[in-house]
Amino acid sequence: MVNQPLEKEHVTEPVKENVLEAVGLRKTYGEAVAVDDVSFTLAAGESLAVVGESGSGKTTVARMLLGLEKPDAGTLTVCGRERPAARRVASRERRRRAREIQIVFQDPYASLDRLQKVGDVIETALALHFPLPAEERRSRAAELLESVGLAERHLTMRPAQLSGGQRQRVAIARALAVEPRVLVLDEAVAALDVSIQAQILNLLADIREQRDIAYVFISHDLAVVHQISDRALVMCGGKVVEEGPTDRILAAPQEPYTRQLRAAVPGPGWTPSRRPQPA
Ligand SMILES: Nc1ncnc2c1ncn2[C@@H]1O[C@H](COP(=O)(O)OP(=O)(O)OP(=O)(O)O)[C@@H](O)[C@H]1O
Repeated sequence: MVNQPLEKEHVTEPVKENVLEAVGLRKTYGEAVAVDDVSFTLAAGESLAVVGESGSGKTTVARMLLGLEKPDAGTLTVCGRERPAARRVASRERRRRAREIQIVFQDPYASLDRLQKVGDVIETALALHFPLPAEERRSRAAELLESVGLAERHLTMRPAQLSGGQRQRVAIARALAVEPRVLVLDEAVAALDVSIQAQILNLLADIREQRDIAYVFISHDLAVVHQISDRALVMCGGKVVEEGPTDRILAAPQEPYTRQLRAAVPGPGWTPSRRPQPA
């Protein structure tokens, strides 16, 4: 029997698997409900924004994704495996989880060891996860720095010798060293000047084009979110109040709270413009 070639119109895009599935996440601190019944999925290579004002629960969601907080209720499935809510996790399992999700914080100065040279920051991350000969590890560190727009000469510098934008590039390189499927960016450009913000957002878009990596991009700023995400969740008081394509949320916000956030975006005459995103 001769195999018939598939007709072109029958060829469909492969469905990307979900790298994150959160169902009914809840976190309380005493009487205060920080996160209430939050559910979402993130497909491989997708960029999802979590947007809301200060105190809306965004960071608590991030901390639960990273396993830094234990949800009071709900389930979290990462790369197809449900994360048990156990408090104590063996170091081997912690390393495996770290290769699934990494985070970049708002303030790289706080998250980088001030005494450690940039090259050692990256090499330490590599050494923890990959058994490489020292020479290969050094050249991998140099390649990673190059991939975030830094040069070999930065390898021997310490965080204090770098600008805020350069430090954030180091934090991104350290996260990428582990080759995670998901990168959580928690207000990762909020502390930077607008022009540096744009550079880092472009860098993040380039990285997503080049690697099979998905983003959870947490921000209070809808204008920033629009440049980096395909889809957005809007959080208020720990709950998701609106969800949809970022373009739609900006052009036609449905909820009064989202309209209020939208009103803070530059205007009048401001029109959304963005780099094309990878499919
Ligand atoms: N460790 C904690 N102990 C007590 N309350 C907390 C704790 N962490 C967060 N909260 C409370 O939970 C709510 C959500 O906080 P969360 O930090 O997640 O919000 P956010 O949207 O990330 O805000 P921000 O951008 O200011 O961090 C807030 O009311 C906060 O005060």
